[in-house]
Amino acid sequence: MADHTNPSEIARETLKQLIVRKLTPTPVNYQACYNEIAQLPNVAGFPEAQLRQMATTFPVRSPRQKQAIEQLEAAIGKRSWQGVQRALVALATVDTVGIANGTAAPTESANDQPPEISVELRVRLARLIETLLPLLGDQDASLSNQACDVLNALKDPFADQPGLLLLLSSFSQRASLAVEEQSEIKHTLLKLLHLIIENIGELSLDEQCVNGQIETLMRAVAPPITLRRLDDVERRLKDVIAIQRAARRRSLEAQAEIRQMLAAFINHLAAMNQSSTAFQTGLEESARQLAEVRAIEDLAPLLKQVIDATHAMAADTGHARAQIEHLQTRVLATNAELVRLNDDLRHASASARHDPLTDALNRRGLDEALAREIASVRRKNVPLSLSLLDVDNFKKLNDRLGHATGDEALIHLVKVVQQHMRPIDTLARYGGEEFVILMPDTALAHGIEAIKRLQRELTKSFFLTNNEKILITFSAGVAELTSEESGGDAIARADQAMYLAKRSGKNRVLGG
Ligand SMILES: Nc1nc2c(ncn2[C@@H]2O[C@H](COP(=O)(O)OP(=O)(O)OP(=O)(O)O)[C@@H](O)[C@H]2O)c(=O)[nH]1
Repeated sequence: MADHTNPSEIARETLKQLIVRKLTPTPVNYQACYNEIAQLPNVAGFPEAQLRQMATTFPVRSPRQKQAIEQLEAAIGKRSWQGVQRALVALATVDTVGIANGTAAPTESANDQPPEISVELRVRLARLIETLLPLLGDQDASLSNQACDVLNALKDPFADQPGLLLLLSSFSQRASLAVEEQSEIKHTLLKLLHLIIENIGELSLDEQCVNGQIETLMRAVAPPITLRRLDDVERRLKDVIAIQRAARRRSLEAQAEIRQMLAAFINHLAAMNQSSTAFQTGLEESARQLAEVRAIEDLAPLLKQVIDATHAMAADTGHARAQIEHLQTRVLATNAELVRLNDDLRHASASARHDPLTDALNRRGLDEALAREIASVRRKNVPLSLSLLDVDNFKKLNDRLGHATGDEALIHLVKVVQQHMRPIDTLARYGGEEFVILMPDTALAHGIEAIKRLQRELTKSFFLTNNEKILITFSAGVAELTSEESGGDAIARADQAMYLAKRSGKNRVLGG
């Protein structure tokens, strides 16, 4: 039996027991065995090495994070579990707390106190969480419960601070997972939207009418998605659905009409067949009777029978011909009706909110967008500038290169403008070679600067046709909407400024 008071005896016995029990000779196992043999309380050792190793794995992205890691290392050095806990809380909340109240992360030297969360910061955090919560979805009940706990703690002036920090840290982790999930949901919804749009195209009865719209829809739902673009997608979808509905109704009506006509035609054919068979049988019978006639007076009734049958046959044929003529007239009328409906559909498609040539908004689209923007900027009390652009010397370009090339030049211009506009700006075709750009949250000087920048971009992006580089320029006027005027009035001022820009040499931008 080992002497439990002699440390070297205990150490030898400890090594023996490690071998007997087939334990790995780690410091922890050795310590546990040693304590058992020495009959000391089996207190787990402070895992200093492991904690130091862990401390090296934290990323250091800011001075505050560095401070928190130093605080952790100091606590490990002092073998203080409480200190380690505080340092970990500081590390987990360093971004929210440190940045929000501008205080440095707590250090061991700051009396081991966690950062003070001011009342104002608590109120702001509570408001932020209340605002964010609906965005995180309502499927995760435990996230909502956690949010309630955090909100209660934030609103409770006597809530214990380290506890609050722990709550905040675990809520922020969970919330970031919920945000990831929401973004995944958004991504999947977009994929579904793509699928639905593709399907509308596949099922389309009138490809010509709908396919153009489908292509633009597909482009509109390509990332990055903004609220503005989703709004645009919604409008376009509504147009496509309206056109689809009309096309389907028209096609069903036409099908019913044609089915009816076919049935009537088959009935007539059957009737004609029947009467001609009866006529033929009658004739054969008359021929047989004729062969048996012996006296001339017997011929008269036979002749009458043949003449009556012939008259009946002729009447039947005449009647059938009249009915077929009537059917033919109806077929032609239905056909004309279909052509008219088709034209109506094309017109409906063209008169939607987008210009079919350039895909910019058309006048109707502009009116709606302008009303929306004006309401929005007045609500937010921010400026709205709008610009009227007119392509320079476009007639010459048309005359020299042809109208089709002129069309291509307009498409090119729109592409360049759309590439360089901010996503919140709106482009509309105002007339032939005139365009309007709406620039929300933009004062006049910035609006003029933005349009000048567009001009420079356009001079860098040549329009290529038949290997010839064509430089397209425009003159523009810019006006900032005043609090009293309507959108139309502001466009008129921009138009006036554009006119002056033309008069003063073209390829210029003037404020109105
Ligand atoms: N290719 C093409 N031409 C168009 C379209 N719409 C309007 N135009 C032409 O644009 C030309 C505009 O001519 P003008 O109003 O004289 O203007 P401009 O030649 O650009 O002269 P300035 O405005 O003074 O620089 C006309 O010839 C129109 O026929 C269109 O959709 N496609």
